Amino acid sequence: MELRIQNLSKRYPNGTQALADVTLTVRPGMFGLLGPNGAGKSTLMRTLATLQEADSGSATLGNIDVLRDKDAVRRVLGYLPQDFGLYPKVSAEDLLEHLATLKGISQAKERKARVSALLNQTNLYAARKKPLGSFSGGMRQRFGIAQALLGNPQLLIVDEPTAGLDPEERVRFHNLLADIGQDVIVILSTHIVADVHELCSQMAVLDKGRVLLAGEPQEAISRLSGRIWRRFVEKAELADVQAQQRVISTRLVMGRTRVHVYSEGSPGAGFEPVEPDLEDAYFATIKGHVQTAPVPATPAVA
Ligand SMILES: Nc1ncnc2c1ncn2[C@@H]1O[C@H](COP(=O)(O)OP(=O)(O)OP(=O)(O)O)[C@@H](O)[C@H]1O
Repeated sequence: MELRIQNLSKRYPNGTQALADVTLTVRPGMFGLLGPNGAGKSTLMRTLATLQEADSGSATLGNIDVLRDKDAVRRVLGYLPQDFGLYPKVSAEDLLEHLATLKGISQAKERKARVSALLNQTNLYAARKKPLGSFSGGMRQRFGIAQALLGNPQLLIVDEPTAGLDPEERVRFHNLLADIGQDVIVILSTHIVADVHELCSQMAVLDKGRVLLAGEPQEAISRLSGRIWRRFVEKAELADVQAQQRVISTRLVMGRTRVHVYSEGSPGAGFEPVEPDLEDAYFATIKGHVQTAPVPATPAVA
């Protein structure tokens, strides 16, 4: 099953163009949707999750028309929204049981087995009787995945799930996502490049509603080979370097300012070549230093 998004556009009533002609093909596996705040990621996720309307364009999941046949989408969808609310006094087990009933798992025995399996999978079994209000950020997000997996989804959408998690919880959350079946399409929306680097075999970069890059992370990195240069600069020099070079990122490393520059040849004295990574690819794309046409849409087959 493939998710095909074609020419999807959305403008909010206040004039913000949140999605502008978005075309993407998403295959089973982990797909990273990267973009800065306001890029349109949540708008795209909410549209695919049938929670809001697009103005134009189309999206199909296998042979389901995502924009029109919302009930069919909901039967195969798991969704962890950005602002995932919980009932603080209810236990994890009770809420999952309740949600399982709503999902139509009406046999008590089957429901119990499913809930237990999910609590185990998300490492929450020991905490199953505790009120959700007492959960840490990481436990909440893992619970969010448990509820999203209840109906055995074919399409799992997780919107900025690792924001605010501590490093250990992030790793645990990543491992959980990485274990989800190979046949499921998992879309991970995030502004954290490392999330995509660690998990995703496919990705897209979205900015101001437009797809700037789509494909395999490794391809995006390889395209920059030989073109990323590094130099440590004094604070006083930074403005000059920024004026003269195509700076893609500046970062403090142990108190010194490290600059990464995009250049087809050596940018000059003091610069040394570095192996590009996904962060370079992301920032070079966002800053417009590399023009990489999005993967062309495959014509839809009727
Ligand atoms: N209901 C709304 N009405 C008007 N503008 C909106 C609405 N929702 C989002 N926007 C605007 O649309 C743009 C895209 O927002 P969206 O939330 O989809 O981006 P995002 O990439 O998810 O960003 P974030 O990481 O901040 O959630 C932003 O400029 C945002 O301010």
